[in-house]
Amino acid sequence: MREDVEALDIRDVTANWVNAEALQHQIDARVAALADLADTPLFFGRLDLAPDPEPARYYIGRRHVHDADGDPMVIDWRAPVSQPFYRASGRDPQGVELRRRFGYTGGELTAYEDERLTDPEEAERVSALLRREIERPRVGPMRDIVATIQPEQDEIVRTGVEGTVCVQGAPGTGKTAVGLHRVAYLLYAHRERLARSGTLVIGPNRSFLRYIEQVLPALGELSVRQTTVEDLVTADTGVTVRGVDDPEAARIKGDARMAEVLRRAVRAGVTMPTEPCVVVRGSRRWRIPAYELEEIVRELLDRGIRHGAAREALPRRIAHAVLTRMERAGEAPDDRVQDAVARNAAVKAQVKAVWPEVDPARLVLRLLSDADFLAECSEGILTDEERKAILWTKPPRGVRSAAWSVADAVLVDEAGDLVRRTPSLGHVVLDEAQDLSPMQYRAVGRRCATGSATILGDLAQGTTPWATASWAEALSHLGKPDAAVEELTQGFRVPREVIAYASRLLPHIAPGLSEATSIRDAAGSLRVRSARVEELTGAVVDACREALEREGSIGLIAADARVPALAAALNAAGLPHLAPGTETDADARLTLVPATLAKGLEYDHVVLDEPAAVVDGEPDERTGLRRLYVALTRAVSGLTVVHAAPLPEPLAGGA
Ligand SMILES: Nc1ncnc2c1ncn2[C@@H]1O[C@H](COP(=O)(O)OP(=O)(O)OP(=O)(O)O)[C@@H](O)[C@H]1O
Repeated sequence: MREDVEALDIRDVTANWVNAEALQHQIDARVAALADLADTPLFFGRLDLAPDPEPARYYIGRRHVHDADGDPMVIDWRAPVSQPFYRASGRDPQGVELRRRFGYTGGELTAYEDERLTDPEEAERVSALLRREIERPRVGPMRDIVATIQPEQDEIVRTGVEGTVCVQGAPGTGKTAVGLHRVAYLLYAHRERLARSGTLVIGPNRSFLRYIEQVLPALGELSVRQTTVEDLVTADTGVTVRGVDDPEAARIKGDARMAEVLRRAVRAGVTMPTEPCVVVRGSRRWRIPAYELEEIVRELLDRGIRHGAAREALPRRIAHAVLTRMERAGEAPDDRVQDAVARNAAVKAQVKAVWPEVDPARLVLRLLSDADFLAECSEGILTDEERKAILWTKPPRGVRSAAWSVADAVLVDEAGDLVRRTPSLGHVVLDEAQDLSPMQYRAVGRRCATGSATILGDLAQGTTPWATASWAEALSHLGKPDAAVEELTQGFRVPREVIAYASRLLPHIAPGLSEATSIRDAAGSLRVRSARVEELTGAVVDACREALEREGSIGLIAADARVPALAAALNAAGLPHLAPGTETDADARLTLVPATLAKGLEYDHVVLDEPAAVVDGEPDERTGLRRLYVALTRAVSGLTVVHAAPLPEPLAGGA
């Protein structure tokens, strides 16, 4: 197939240079999409269908492959024909007689596994190939799971493009994997529509994005933008983030009430006309009295259209009032006259006076530095203390020199949307959604206002002061209150013993949530070691050295404040280590991970340094325990906890 595309001769079919460039671009993209991936075989499954009336056999793979005659040899996993590969079961065979899974080792076919779905003798069991896949040592970035998507995951992946789904899932239940595969599925099922409107994946930070960035390209999808909320709003507002808010200020700035404060601030610029508007045309003067102008302005305000759109409509409305007078005086003005009147200097001056342009960044700057203006806009919404908490103590001189925080950038983004509608994409995937503030949900919601979204998260892993308390609340801020909330509980990452240990924190951090199960056979290894304070760092280095004797990646997770000391100790011990987001490989397998960056990542073996320090690194205990829960649930095969301070209460004893 690739050779066919490469051999295309376009000289005869392109009319001109631009044409040829465009076509060549498409050809190059097609060749890139057809590239062979190292160690990735073309198919991973086979379906033998019962005669209906003829029997049929399909091979299922990552992409469609046809032979020289154009007849399909491998069916894309996303095609409707492939669905039974993921969904059929003994109870509901969906026409499938035999399902075969192929197992590969480094690109080489080494195993296969058959299920006879219509054979009543055959008992349902967990696939050994699935087991092998999830117990495989992890190195390098995240991989796709197309060969082993589970039925409950598949239902989410194949939800229609119109539907917004919210997935609550314990650590390692495959939320990220499901979100990425859903994008791939939607791009397949609605390629043209989504190519026009665009798709976006939002993750918590750049190291996480680097970890997941290979998944979609491996599925042949090269066009999906992946970003963070921070990068999204700074790119769209032009604001550079240089400052950090204290938690209280950030919480208030992220509160949904700020949307109303901003709405008032934008409106505050609109003033009622006090002077008539006098338009001179030829020998005649047309006078629109102030009260009539006021009616026009009020009508525009009441219609609730965006500030910018209303500002564009206002001159035409005034012109219309002038034209009505001309007609009454017996003239017959046409559209051109209306255009000319709308551009008349007197009309322009009126518009400038009553409906001034709003620069979103300047507006927010004023709001956060002018106490009177803030008081006026937040009257009855914020308390005096809240106002004090968000006002800049030293007002910046201008938009460029201001030390904008992330929360500020989100406010500027909201203000921007009040002035001009933010374009909506076709589909947005939001991962680790539990950490967003209401204002951040609104920012994401704007970007899928006419599209749909996949919202993924775990309430127990919420580690921001404004972390969401319920999905219903989050979805209402997103503007998708009717979205279905699904729960995934089957865990694919964390071994049984480790998840049981981490889950002791659940009653303290998210009482209503159910513990993840682990579908792995191996119980995993959990070790808890205590050391004297002066020996802690040495004991941690020893634990890393031991872990390095085993296969796979190693993550040393520690409170952010402990990272420099540990880095120095690892260097002194001659253990090379990476920062999170740098790709691990067979030679560089140890990553030193600050606890605040651990979310969403996974390592074969995790060494956790001083849990009490991880908890103390957060402003309050609940957040601290949640951070600890995240750190405890990163391990694929084993976890070693090393501590000098007493363990946090729920973990103490019995391990
Ligand atoms: N059906 C599956 N087959 C094989 N592996 C799977 C499957 N589902 C998930 N996994 C693997 O399990 C691990 C955890 O998945 P993922 O990171 O998507 O979980 P998560 O729910 O997002 O976790 P967290 O809450 O910690 O971010 C990944 O290595 C993923 O590839």
